[in-house]
Amino acid sequence: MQLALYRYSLPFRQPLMFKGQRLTNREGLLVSIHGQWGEIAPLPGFSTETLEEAEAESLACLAALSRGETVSPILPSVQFGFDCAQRSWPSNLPASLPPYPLLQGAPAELIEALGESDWQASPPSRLKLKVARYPMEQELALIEQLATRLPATKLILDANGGWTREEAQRFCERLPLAQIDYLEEPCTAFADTIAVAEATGVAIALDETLSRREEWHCHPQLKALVIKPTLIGSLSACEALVQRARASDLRVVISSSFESDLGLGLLGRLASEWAPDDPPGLDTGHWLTERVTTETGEVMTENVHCLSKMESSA
Ligand SMILES: O=C(O)CCC(=O)c1ccccc1C(=O)O
Ligand SMILES: [Mg+2]
Repeated sequence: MQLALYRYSLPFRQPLMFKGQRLTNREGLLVSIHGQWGEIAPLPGFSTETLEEAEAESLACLAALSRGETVSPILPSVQFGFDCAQRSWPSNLPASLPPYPLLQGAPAELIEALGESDWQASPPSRLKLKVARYPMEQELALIEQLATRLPATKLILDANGGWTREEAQRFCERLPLAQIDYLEEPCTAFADTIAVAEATGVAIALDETLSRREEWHCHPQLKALVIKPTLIGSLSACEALVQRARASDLRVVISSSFESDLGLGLLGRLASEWAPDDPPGLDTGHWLTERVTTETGEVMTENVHCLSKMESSA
């Protein structure tokens, strides 16, 4: 039985900013355990561990597996990778719903791109837009354009905790609320996010609050949990969130952290299992210009760098 760890580096179509860090390439690890794969790709700015730390823990876990031991990694990205590579996946999963499109970039450029897109002919049911990045007037103008040109599309907004309570309130007071599906993480503190919801009527979703494992409670305006398995870690912790969402009548949106095509495939399968009725937040693959798998899902080992390969006694 074979155990292996690979490293990849895939160029972004254009450099992307992650919490003030500019990245030109997405770097991560692929783990193979007896022919089944997992991906370990901490995201700078969002993960608390570095790729080097994840690599060291992954190598130690593989060595333990080769001695026939069971492993329980600590780092979230490593937990996700090892859990995927050791999971008994359901065999008859339906295909996941297509992800909703993700818009990222300067408002003026996005307004221009909107004119050239074929969205008016076939509008998506949902569309996500990053906010709290450019001047508020510009972002509100873009939202106004999207809302009038795509009246049948619900907008998902994501502020990544970028506003104070007052800023978020000023922004939300001017939103076309009937067309806003929900706003992810307006403020860093959960109490501020709830206060903004109550003051303005906006529906909200939690994302970083969940991966930081902060306390939260249900509220009539809390509508969805955005679950990023690479950041949350173990699949059982993700499943616990899915259960809590179901018990509280919250939607579940499985979301990526800019994983490779292999990781996005795994996340798509989890989405079809855990959130069969909600389009996932997995529209990040088009930012990468290269792949690690073929169209049929085989890993192209020539596109990745082998760090370790071992036989297991078990
Ligand atoms: O959730 C999605 O639709 C796509 C993924 C996404 O937006 C994202 C990707 C990497 C880091 C943070 C985020 C985010 O939701 O803020
Ligand atoms: Mg988010």
